[in-house]
Amino acid sequence: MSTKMTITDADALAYHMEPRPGKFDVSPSTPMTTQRDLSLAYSPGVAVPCEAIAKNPDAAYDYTNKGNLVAVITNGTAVLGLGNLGALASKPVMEGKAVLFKRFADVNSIDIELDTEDPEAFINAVRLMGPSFGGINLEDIKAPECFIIEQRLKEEMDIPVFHDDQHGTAVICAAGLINALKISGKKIEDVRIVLNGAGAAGIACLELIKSMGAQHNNCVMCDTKGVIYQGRTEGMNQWKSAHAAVTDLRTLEEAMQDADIFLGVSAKGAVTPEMVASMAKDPVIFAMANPDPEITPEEAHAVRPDAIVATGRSDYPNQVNNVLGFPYLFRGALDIRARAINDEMKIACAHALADLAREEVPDEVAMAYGRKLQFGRDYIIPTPFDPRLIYVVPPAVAKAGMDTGVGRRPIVDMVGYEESLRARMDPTAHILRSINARAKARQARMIFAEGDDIRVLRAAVNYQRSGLGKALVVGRESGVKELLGSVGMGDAFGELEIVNAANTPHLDAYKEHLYNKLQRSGHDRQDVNRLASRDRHVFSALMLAHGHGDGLVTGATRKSAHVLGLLNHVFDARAEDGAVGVTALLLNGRIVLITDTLVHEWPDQEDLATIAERGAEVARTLGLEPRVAFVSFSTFGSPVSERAEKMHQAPKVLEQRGVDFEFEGEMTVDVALNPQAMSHYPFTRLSGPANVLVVPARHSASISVKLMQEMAGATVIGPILTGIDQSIQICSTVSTSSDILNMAILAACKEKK
Ligand SMILES: NC(=O)C1=CN([C@@H]2O[C@H](COP(=O)(O)OP(=O)(O)OC[C@H]3O[C@@H](n4cnc5c(N)ncnc54)[C@H](OP(=O)(O)O)[C@@H]3O)[C@@H](O)[C@H]2O)C=CC1
Ligand SMILES: CC(=O)C(=O)O
Ligand SMILES: [Mg+2]
Repeated sequence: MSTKMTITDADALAYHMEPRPGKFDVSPSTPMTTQRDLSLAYSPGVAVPCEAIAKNPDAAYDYTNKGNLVAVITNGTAVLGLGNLGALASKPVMEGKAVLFKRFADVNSIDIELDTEDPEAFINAVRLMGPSFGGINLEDIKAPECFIIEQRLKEEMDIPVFHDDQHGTAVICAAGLINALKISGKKIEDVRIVLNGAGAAGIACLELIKSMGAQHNNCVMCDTKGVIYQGRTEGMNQWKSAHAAVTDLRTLEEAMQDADIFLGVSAKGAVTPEMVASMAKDPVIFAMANPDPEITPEEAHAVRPDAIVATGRSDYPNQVNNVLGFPYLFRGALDIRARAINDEMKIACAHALADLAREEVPDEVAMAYGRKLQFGRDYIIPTPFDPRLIYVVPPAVAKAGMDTGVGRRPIVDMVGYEESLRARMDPTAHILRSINARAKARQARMIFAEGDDIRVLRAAVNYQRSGLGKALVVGRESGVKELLGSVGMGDAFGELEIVNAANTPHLDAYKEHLYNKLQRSGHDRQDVNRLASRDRHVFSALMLAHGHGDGLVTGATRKSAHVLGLLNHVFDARAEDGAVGVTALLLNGRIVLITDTLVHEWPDQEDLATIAERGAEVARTLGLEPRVAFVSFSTFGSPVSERAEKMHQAPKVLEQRGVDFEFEGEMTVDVALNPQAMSHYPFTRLSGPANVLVVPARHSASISVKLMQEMAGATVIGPILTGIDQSIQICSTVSTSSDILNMAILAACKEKK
């Protein structure tokens, strides 16, 4: 069972402030380095596509980013369930939606906050910016203005205009409802539905559900004034009137009696346990208000264990949230260059989501959520991180769009389209998630050796708050408290377990252990006592050796070679013990491992073969099928060089060992990584670009990694210490707190022998 994730206000603010304020950057997709690039991208070259588009507007989809660019536009009048916060204060939500577009469906997106509550001014602004975008996602605009705005923009624009809070929410709610009804064994035509919140989301949800078969006479809609009944005059508008019920019911409380379904798109706490208690058997409760639901699942289940409960939040089962819809609806719509997102596309999306939830869930997804995901009361809708969404939902949307004639460019090869969607998403994100999932499943007690460093403390706090396991911080209580307090994280102090020589009951055992290990290598009792009680690396290693933690992370404050030397007082993690360092470089959706980055200074050919084996193991741990290249400055013996000889010989050693992965060498890095360069050597045994590079020495490893990090901005994970039994990871002195957290996650992933 996983630990529930916690986030504090300080966590949320820090997330939005670091590494740079906000949540995304804009980066170019073409080279802009030479005079020629400048001439092509800008004057004079840019004139050519301009004229082409002037002649044929559809050419904008070929020569500009229009076809994959969606604007998230708001005026901030209904920001989540927080109310009218205004344009500026809504920006974090809109930036967030833009990031979700990119992360989940590779749709480029930009947020636009318009400072007006006048629908005409809003419509005009959006209409005028139409040429820039392939689609418009309207967000968090309050009802009833949102209905007028969307309707007019749909009429006046030739690209999809989609109010996410209306239709995104309705689609996901419908998908969840299809499955909830299957579980409760009820039919949509028969059920009594109460919907609370007669705004953007509420009106759209009820319309879609009625179009799916719900009976008008079985549906009661409520707002802040209670039931919307025929003849009511207060707080009404034409959209509410369309759903006014012929009924004597006047309050939500009355309406909830014997209702089968409650749909909440209103506000925090709008529903009481008593209301839930009065519902029919197997009630369905979708409390979708954000960030806080109408009633929490705990409260609902306390009075009705038979309830099927969903919320809009990611920290409870059954997240009915439009994040499952808008990325994929737009992906499908953009891919057929749609003029609109119509009802058929929305319904296709709802069915694709509902169907997916009834399929078997891949282990990696279940692991990421730390619980069994199997169609049932606690799993009626796919989870947002389900990697199948990207290739299941957009094809369904695109097909419905093509069938109804809204696409400018139909997809001819649907199988090829699905394959392109599978390949489209950044595999590195997937890899990071799966490591995370494995770590979460282990719930390892992680020893953070350097409690006097704020990066380490942040990583330790995040480790614990992310539900990965327990963080054990080695340090002085007063120092840790002061450091956390100095960065506004004082509340985290009580959450961490601080361990040191003064408060452990095991110090004597640690000293004895160390004395036995070191007595024949020039250390007397006094040396040993000092090392055990004063050196935090040694102390932490002793904790690990005694099973007082499951993994150890250190190295953020001292050079890794020095730290490794200290750890070797307790463990045997030297080159001759088989230890190897492997560093993962992540860049532009690609992952390449470089090794040995930590232990062997000048490996010989036998060592290199061992290093390759360790590199291949790490690749498999990360979910990659290893393709190992021994890299040098020569390729297959040319130019002949004494220095490259060991790289030439190492593959032969590996061949004799009979390993079960692809390897080749020696070769230059371009031949290893670039299929075109590799094609000049058709005899190569690599079936594709290498993903593990074995380098000749530690200096070349260090240079390669740091060059990639500094020049290209690659994400670096490692060096991952492997080849030893213990779960130890050594960070670097320039590690950020998220690097340290990644190392802790890697340490946590290691299986216990
Ligand atoms: N899970 C999800 O994916 C989504 C959830 N939502 C959530 O739905 C809620 C509404 O959003 P949206 O439709 O965009 O906002 P709107 O401002 O358009 O509509 C809000 C509606 O809720 C009603 N309302 C507010 N408070 C209460 C209450 N205590 N009891 C009864 N009715 C109430 C308002 O009543 P009145 O008309 O009388 O003012 C209004 O009809 C928000 O909490 C939002 O976070 C929205 C979109 C997606
Ligand atoms: C999820 C969403 O769009 C909302 O709560 O407004
Ligand atoms: Mg919204």
